[in-house]
This record gives sequence, C-alpha cells and structure tokens, in this order.
Amino acid sequence: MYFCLIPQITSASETLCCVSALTVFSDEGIQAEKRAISFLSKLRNELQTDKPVLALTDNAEDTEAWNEYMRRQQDLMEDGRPVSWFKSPWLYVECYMYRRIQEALYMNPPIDKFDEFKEGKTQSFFESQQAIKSLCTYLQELITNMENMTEIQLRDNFLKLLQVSLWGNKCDLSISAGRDNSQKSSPIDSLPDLQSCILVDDSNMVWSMLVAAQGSRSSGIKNARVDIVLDNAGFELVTDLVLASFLVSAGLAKQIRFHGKSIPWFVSDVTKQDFEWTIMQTVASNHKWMSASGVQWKHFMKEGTWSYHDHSFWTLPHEFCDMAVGAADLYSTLQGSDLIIFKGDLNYRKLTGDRKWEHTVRFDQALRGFQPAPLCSLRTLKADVQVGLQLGQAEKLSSQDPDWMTNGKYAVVQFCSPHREQ
Ligand SMILES: O=P(O)(O)OC[C@H]1O[C@](O)(CO)[C@@H](O)[C@@H]1O
Repeated sequence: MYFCLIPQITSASETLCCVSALTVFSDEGIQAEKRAISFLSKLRNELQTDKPVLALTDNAEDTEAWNEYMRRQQDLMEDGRPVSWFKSPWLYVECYMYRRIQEALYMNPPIDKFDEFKEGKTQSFFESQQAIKSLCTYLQELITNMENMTEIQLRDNFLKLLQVSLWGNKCDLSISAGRDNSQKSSPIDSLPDLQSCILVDDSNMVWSMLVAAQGSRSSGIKNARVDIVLDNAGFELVTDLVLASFLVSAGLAKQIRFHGKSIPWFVSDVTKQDFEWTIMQTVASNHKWMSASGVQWKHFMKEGTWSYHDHSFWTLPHEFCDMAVGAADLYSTLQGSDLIIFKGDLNYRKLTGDRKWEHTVRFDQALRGFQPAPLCSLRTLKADVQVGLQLGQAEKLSSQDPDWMTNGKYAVVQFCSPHREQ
C-alpha cells in the first residue's frame, strides 16, 4: 500500500525537470530546482526502504505542529524504535508525504511558491470542458426559471445538483496517480444510472435543514450560511461552484464560505490560485452559459456573498475531532455555519478518524464529538473506512464487488446535526 505513494513523488520531480528544461526559472531558480529534485529523490528512497520519518526543518507556520504530531506517534511506539514509513498510520504517512514534497520547495526559494501539480489540475479542467458547458447551461436555465418554481421543483433541482457535486468527487488525480480522470459525459444525464451506487442517502435531511434555516431567515433572525470544505480542482470544483450558485440564486443561502488548501495537496486539491483561476477561465469561456456562470461567480466573490478561506489545519494529518483543541479559531468559525459540506474521501477519513469501524456504527458516533454545526459528507469511496450502513449491507456489497470500498464506484451522502435526535 505504501508504495502507491511513489508515483506522486516521481510526478512532482518530473514536473520540476520539465519546467527547468523549458527555462521557466532563472539561473538561481534552476539551481534551486536541482536541489529540490535531489531532495525528492532522497524522499523516495526513504519511503522505499522504510526509513524513519524525519522531523520537518523548513520553519513554516505548521512545521512545529507536524513535528509535535510526529513526537506523539513516536510515544505510541511500544518498542521505542523510531517511527518509520511502513509502521505509521496510513492517514499520517500519506499526508506527511505531501508535506515533505512541499518541504522540498519551501527549502529552495525562489521556487518555494511553485505548484508542482498545477499542470495536472489545469488539464483536468480543460478535459472536462463538454461536461462543464452542459452543467453551466443547466444552471443558467434553472436560474432563468427560478421564480416560477414550486418548492418541490426547487427541492428536486437541489437534490440533482447535490448529486452532481457528489459524483464530481470521482474526478481526483491522487487516485489515478495524476493521469486523466476527467468528466466526459453529461453530469445530469448520468445521475439516474448512478442512483443505485449511493449507499447512504441523507440528501432529504440536508434539504430539510436548509429549508428550516431559510424559515428563520425570513422571520429576520438569520442569514443562512453554507460552508463548503473543498476537495479537488478541475471538474469537481466546478460542480461545487454550480451547487453554491444554485443555493444563492434560490435564496437557500445568503453566504457561502469555501475552504481550500494553503499548499499543493493530494495532487489535485484546490488552492486559492486554483479557485481564482477556475473562475477566471469560466468567465473567459467563449461558451455563452459557461461565461455567464463565471461572471456571476466573479460577482459573488466581489460582493462578498462568496469567500475563499484557507487554514493550515486542513493540511495537517489530524482527525477532525482534534480541531476544537488543535485549531480552535477554525472550529469556532465553523460553528457560525448553518451547514458544512465536506467534499471527498480524505475529508471523510479525517471525519471518521480513518479507523476500522464496524460498518454499522452510526456516522455521528464515528465523528467522536466533532459537530461544530450541521454537517454533510459528499464522498465517493476510495479508502477502506465506511460507517452508517444497514446491517448486512457491507457483506452483500463484498460478495458482489470485493473492491467496493476503494474503486470509487460507490458514494455516500451522510448528514449529522448537533440538534438532531439520532
Ligand atoms: O480526493 P479525495 O476524494 O479526497 O480522495 C483522496 C483519496 O485518494 C487516495 O489518495 C488514493 O485512493 C486516498 O488515500 C485518499 O483518501
């Protein structure tokens, strides 16, 4: 399992070689890039030969938090041997590898702000153009007809766009080791065929919660705020923006806060630069409805209806139940939300602590106290943790499709509210 991380290091290193060949960097940059490549090749060797996990030395904002986490892992080792790559929890090692790739850049200015995964993310966006155009056309038609929609029609369209955002999570580049994993077919037309692959579907609870928040808003009590903890750039990000656009246009949310990563992460995760680039590209499209969507998103950002935020906690290896203590500022910000949508597999692993839970354990139980606000996970299954299933459901799936937990074919929409009777 640990060896599947090697292509990510190789790809980062190859990207640096390519940009150097294209003389993107100055002489000083080329020397820095050579040092970074050598750092990455050492890193690959450490991983391949199960060397001890090393403390970070780059003096970044999160360096001490990482080293403190490593010391905690060390204290858990019963025989006192150093924590090594193969003897550490998978969640920790996987996150650590991406942070070490970042260390290679941090240690080598002027390339310290370079995003070695940018090209793959850009390509994934362009390869999904047809699907993006059809989704933006669908969105603009909805917005045009919004005023005449009954509540049931509004709900049905919300549920569709929630599912589009859910399946958008299939398109990540870490599972495909950076190879093409873009959306080719029409996202709306594919939904009926995918319905049976949703193992838990709490979408109606999410809808009810949004309607309840809207009710209190019309009585002047509050302005509903939705937080979206983003996952991948490319097609998935567009599905999230389309959902957010619908929420605002339908009056279901007054404010959307997007949360992304502050460093390149898990190959395709959204950074601020990816977020802004995606909106800019959408505005610049020569497709009428795609461009109209982009213009609307740009406007939402400008007027503050939408905002982008990052926090170093999202790129630490911690489970989310550590957030209240480890990142109290972030936790208290999230407490102001009416609904937090967590996108993707890695966020699900952090929500549930990436533990070997019985599949029938309740979702709220697996959160172990992490409940800043009503929350929902939209996740396609790519790692072997899954809770909240019915008795016998996992056994049936295992007999039909032994790889059901990791092949990305299945998905869940799981909801939990601090105020809800479980
Ligand atoms: O982009 P997502 O949905 O968070 O998926 C990331 C997942 O991909 C993997 O890196 C490889 O499958 C998992 O370990 C990880 O949880």
